[in-house]
Amino acid sequence: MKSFLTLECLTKTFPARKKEPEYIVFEDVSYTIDKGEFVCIIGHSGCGKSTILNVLAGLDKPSTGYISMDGKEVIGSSLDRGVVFQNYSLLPWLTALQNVVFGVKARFPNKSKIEIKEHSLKYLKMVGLAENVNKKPSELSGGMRQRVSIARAFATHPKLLLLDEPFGALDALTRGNIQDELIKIWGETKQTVFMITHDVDEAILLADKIILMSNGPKACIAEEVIVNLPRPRERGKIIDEEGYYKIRKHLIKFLVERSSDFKGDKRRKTPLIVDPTKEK
Ligand SMILES: Nc1ncnc2c1ncn2[C@@H]1O[C@H](COP(=O)(O)OP(=O)(O)OP(=O)(O)O)[C@@H](O)[C@H]1O
Repeated sequence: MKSFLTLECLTKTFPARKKEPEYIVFEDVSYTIDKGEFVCIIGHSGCGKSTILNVLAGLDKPSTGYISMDGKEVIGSSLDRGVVFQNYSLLPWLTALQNVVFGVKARFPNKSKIEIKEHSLKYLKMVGLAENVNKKPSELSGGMRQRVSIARAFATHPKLLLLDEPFGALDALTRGNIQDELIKIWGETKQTVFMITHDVDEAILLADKIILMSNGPKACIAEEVIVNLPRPRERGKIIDEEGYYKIRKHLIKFLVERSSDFKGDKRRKTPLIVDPTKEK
């Protein structure tokens, strides 16, 4: 079976500036994602996670290499690929509902006004904002604004959803609640998700696979960690799973001890696939 999303030999180099030499962020990265998979990417600050995500979104171009989605080359941005950034990116003069409607209208130009409104409300309800749909972003809390961004992204049914640390700026309680909502909404829509996070617990809770990026420059995807824990997952219960701690330990050991090991001839062109739950 052909993969849904294919990254083939991707390299990204930022050109030299004044006294600084050119910077090769990542080099010769190949990876594939299947339809409906939830993939998280983890790696140290500056290793190139956002650069990869921007390339997948079509907001930036790879220097060399090729990306295809659903059999077509990814070039430029498209409504097939929805992006949620950490800083919400809502239109401040529109209400929560109007912000979602704006995206839905662009995506489904043939839907009637009423259909667009109902569709948008459905997603705002899913993220627990039924009571706040007529408020503008300035009247919403940070967590609520991020919920609107997530509702808008899911409501437009992109084939691929790209999340760049969407909960990074939120307090732990709000973050936990939105993670629960994200699990619920993803469980219903089964969209393909590629998400950056710094939080190993968040990655284990959400992902089918966690990709571990080595330190830059010339970073690579060193490992693909399979999260072989049953779904549906709940924050309070997942910590009772025996495998949870094996995965957690593996991720932390990678970040603390091994992430800089993949230089020169030790770099990996394709990642090693690891299932820590099977380790003794
Ligand atoms: N436009 C640019 N011009 C030059 N260098 C850049 C540019 N954008 C990013 N970089 C460099 O590329 C590297 C990777 O940046 P990127 O933002 O992708 O890292 P990251 O893994 O997402 O980091 P963080 O976890 O801190 O967000 C960094 O060294 C950064 O300085």
